[in-house]
Amino acid sequence: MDILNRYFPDLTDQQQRHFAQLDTEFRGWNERLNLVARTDVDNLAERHFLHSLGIAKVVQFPAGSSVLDVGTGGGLPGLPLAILFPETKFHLVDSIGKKIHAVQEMAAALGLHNVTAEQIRAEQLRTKYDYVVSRAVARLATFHTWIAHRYKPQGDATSGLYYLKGGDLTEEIEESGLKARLFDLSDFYAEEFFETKKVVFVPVTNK
Ligand SMILES: C[S@@+](CC[C@H](N)C(=O)[O-])C[C@H]1O[C@@H](n2cnc3c(N)ncnc32)[C@H](O)[C@@H]1O
Repeated sequence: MDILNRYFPDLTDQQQRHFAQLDTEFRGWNERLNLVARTDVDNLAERHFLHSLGIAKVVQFPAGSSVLDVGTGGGLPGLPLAILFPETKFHLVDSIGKKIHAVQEMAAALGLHNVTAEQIRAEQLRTKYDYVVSRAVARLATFHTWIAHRYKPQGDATSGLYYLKGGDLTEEIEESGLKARLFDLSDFYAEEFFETKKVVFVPVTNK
């Protein structure tokens, strides 16, 4: 967990406890469900928790705001972000029920009162949110059609989609026709893993 403290030095005792608990819980569920590649589990804090928190290097979710995590799988990036922003409401969705069950159990074990998790396809959601986050779900063009109408009308300049992606995204962004801003995680994190990793920000107002 040292790596989390290094990049997020202001974590409270409770947040540090939550990350340690999440580490234990996640490993347990991963044995059963393969939530992330087995080979990655040794680097859970770096490749999954710190990666998820990359979004917090580019946006601060205000208290009382609401965030949708689409295709959350085993709760990434939603659970680490919910620990970091305890005053923000997170709704984590995935089409696969057993993953959502694991997320519900993990959130309950940690006592995260700002997390709800639901088995539902993104296309079927009707609620509105201030922000959408995601990692590794679908190409931007497809993904954006699922969530384009999921935003509350009163958003500000920071409202929109924060999508964790890797590699060369030029073609993918061009294909989507969206105005996107890219943030390099290597500007924040020194580890080699983050060399090609980015946060793609697509603002709500995208005309
Ligand atoms: C590669 S996994 C990524 C999981 C997690 N975000 C992570 O980074 O570890 C993609 C997830 O997206 C979910 N998914 C794909 N299409 C979806 C849709 N239309 N609605 C909801 N979930 C979807 C899948 O069930 C799967 O759990």
